[in-house]
Amino acid sequence: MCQQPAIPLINHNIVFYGAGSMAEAIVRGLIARNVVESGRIIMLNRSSSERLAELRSRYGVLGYNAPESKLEALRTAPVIVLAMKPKDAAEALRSLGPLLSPDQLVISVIAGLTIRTMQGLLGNPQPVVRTMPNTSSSIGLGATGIAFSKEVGEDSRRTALNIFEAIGLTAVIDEERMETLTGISGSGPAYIYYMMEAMIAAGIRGGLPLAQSRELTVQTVLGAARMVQQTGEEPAALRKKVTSPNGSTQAAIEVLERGDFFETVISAVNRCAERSREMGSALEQELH
Ligand SMILES: NC(=O)C1=CN([C@@H]2O[C@H](COP(=O)(O)OP(=O)(O)OC[C@H]3O[C@@H](n4cnc5c(N)ncnc54)[C@H](OP(=O)(O)O)[C@@H]3O)[C@@H](O)[C@H]2O)C=CC1
Ligand SMILES: O=C(O)[C@@H]1CCC=N1
Repeated sequence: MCQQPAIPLINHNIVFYGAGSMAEAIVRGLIARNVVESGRIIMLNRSSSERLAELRSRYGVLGYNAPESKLEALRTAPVIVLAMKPKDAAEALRSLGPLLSPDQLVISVIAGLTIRTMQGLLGNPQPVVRTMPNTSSSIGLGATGIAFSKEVGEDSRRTALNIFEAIGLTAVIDEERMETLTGISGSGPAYIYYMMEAMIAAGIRGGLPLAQSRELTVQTVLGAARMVQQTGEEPAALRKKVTSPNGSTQAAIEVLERGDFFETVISAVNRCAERSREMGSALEQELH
């Protein structure tokens, strides 16, 4: 794993095929860190002109949904990032395949979509990269799992790594581990937000003003993550330091234990991985 090395400037066009939350998070991160000039980023979607106008004005990127401009962008871009929902991916990949030349690199952020299915739907052994980023990429604190197809050459490998290293931590992994990684870091921000929602609500119910409850919760989550990162201590050891024998934290942890908190979180991660596999299987069916 590595975190934010020296930033190389990517000096070729990158097309984002799909212009939703995840595409925006990556683009925002890339632009904020000056990795790519905004004029080299082309965002395509299916139909929403308002969304493209918003992205153009927010980031100075190019955005098209007129069929001819989309085809031209897809035919010529050295790098295409697939960022539509899984349900829209099969149709998009089938029509994309015939447009591509063998040296164009296709990077997917789509949950569940395997390298084999991607290449099958494209109809050729295109160099493809399967990734699983998360939305924290938008502030340079993403965590992205990356797996390469065997057709990806050294330069393309470097290009893909440059993109994701610029917006956070990267982990190159065996493709078989991608679903587990999705359960931890791809979907993980949502679990932490859910915990924060509950903490904020508890503060309000206990009489704290919303703003204070929110601020205290945010600082607590931020501080806890930083403590693990900066001290190098294990979360369990740090938890012990907060938990006085028979004190208030112990009383709280006992309530979490009664709710089977630890195993519930593990079950949630496992179900997320399983759901990713289900979505991948549904896409694989499209090959037949
Ligand atoms: N959100 C997250 O936290 C994460 C998401 N992902 C993955 O990212 C992908 C996108 O998710 P997210 O950004 O949340 O989804 P959104 O719904 O926010 O965005 C989907 C985008 O895809 C576009 N689109 C749909 N069909 C086509 C098509 N045929 N051609 C071109 N564009 C198309 C939509 O355009 P229009 O609006 O015009 O229909 C829209 O811009 C998913 O596959 C998800 O698994 C991965 C990691 C984290
Ligand atoms: O919920 C989803 O399917 C996507 C994948 C990871 C995060 N969001």
